[in-house]
Amino acid sequence: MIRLGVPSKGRLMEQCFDWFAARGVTLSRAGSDREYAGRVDGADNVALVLLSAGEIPRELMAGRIHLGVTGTDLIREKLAGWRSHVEELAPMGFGHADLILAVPACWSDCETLDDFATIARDFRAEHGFRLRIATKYHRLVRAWLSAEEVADYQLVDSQGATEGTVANLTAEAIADITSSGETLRANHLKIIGEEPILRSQATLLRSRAAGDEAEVRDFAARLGL
Ligand SMILES: Nc1ncnc2c1ncn2[C@@H]1O[C@H](COP(=O)(O)OP(=O)(O)OP(=O)(O)O)[C@@H](O)[C@H]1O
Ligand SMILES: O=P(O)(O)OC[C@H]1O[C@H](OP(=O)(O)OP(=O)(O)O)[C@H](O)[C@@H]1O
Repeated sequence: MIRLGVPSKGRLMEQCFDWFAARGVTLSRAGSDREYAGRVDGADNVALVLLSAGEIPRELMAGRIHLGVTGTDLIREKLAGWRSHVEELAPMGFGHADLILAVPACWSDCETLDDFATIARDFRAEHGFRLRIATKYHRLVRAWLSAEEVADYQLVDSQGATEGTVANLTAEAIADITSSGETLRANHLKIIGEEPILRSQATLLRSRAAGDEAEVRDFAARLGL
């Protein structure tokens, strides 16, 4: 049996169900909206596992699911050396979001990453501690800032409502996902730099640890991949 893990709620779940339906496989919840059991119609050898989007990378890595749908941001953040654990079978065309670095909109001398590096250096000299960036994307933000040679900062963990940390005085900057930009605007923040840290979208992934590769590839072929 192929175990297929998909997000258990919200926009990602609904768009994921639509994506499979368009390819002849109907996914649904087995019972009520609150029950996390799933049904698959149109493929006899596939079992549906409803999971938190954030847990799907770990389940793929452990081989407890053969296939999984989650954002590329979560795969790259949660799995060190992600390519050795999973294979990207298809970008799915929804769940688009950019991981970005943002600072208070009123920082008029901060538009580029070079500006940010200068401000971070001055901040440390002036305050005696490093400028704080609130994020849940520790691995991706560290790697990006290190490649850009920005060193005078510290990461502050924030697992939600990250854009609020600046007003709450627990951080000077944030790194988080944005799509419409409304949350940033509402919290008086602006994006630094031309390019995001990462462009993410929902992706169908194959676990390298789960085995049954021929069976999984047959199913992928039936989906037109
Ligand atoms: N505003 C958004 N627009 C589009 N995609 C988004 C948006 N916010 C988050 N996402 C994407 O949705 C996926 C799941 O996000 P998140 O980690 O916030 O999970 P969640 O919905 O809080 O669920 P859970 O807490 O169960 O893991 C991520 O890949 C993320 O990139
Ligand atoms: O650019 P926008 O369209 O405004 O979307 C961005 C927001 O969406 C996500 O939050 P979510 O609603 O998943 O809640 P969270 O705070 O738990 O991450 C993300 O963390 C941003 O806060």
